[in-house]
Amino acid sequence: MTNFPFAIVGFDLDGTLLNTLGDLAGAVNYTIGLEGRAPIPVDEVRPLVGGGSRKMLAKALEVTGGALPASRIDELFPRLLEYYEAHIAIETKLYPGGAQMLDSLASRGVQLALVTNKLEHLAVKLLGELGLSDRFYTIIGGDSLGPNTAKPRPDTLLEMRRRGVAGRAAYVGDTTYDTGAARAAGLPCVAVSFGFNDLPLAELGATAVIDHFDELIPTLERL
Ligand SMILES: O=C(O)COP(=O)(O)O
Ligand SMILES: [Mg+2]
Repeated sequence: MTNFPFAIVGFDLDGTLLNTLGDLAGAVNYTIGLEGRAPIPVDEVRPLVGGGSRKMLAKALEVTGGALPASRIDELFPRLLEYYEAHIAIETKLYPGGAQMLDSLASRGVQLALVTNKLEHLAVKLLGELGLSDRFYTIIGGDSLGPNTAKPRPDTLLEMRRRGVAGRAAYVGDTTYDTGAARAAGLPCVAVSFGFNDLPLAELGATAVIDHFDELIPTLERL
């Protein structure tokens, strides 16, 4: 056994472990194009991500000509999911240092979890395509536990703890959905500055902020 202070470390997916921006932008632009809307530059898709892909679609419509009624979003959303599923790992990759950091945590005996607002089947597919599935003892999505359980609700993080070993847990994320869920679940949250931060870093409410995955283990050791 090592003296590492956490038994479980959970990771958010979009904008934290993986840079999914290019493929999310591809899917959202395809979908709003069906409605005659002009594509959104990739960088401007960043602040739309975090609350799940339906929210991303609704916000994308808002900023390209106006909100649409929920009934129309209900029709468009399956098209987005279909397109994204078929183009899920074209540009998506781990942020720098990610693989090494996961190896280092695993070598310290830490259990790794993946807790995302993405739909579970999409998270499972994406991690599988990138060869990352086996690293996680559990993959929990925004829909895994039923309605109204996605972050910033604490439910998915509490479930992560239930499914894992006893001991301290920490969460790593990039948005207020993550810091809010961690706070509600009573866990420290390390925010990554390179993700899809929806507020300035100082306002995210994170326990600590890192600029590179090299900093994660030393940061966790200080918490
Ligand atoms: O799908 C989203 O909007 C967010 O997904 P995440 O929780 O992995 O950041
Ligand atoms: Mg995220």
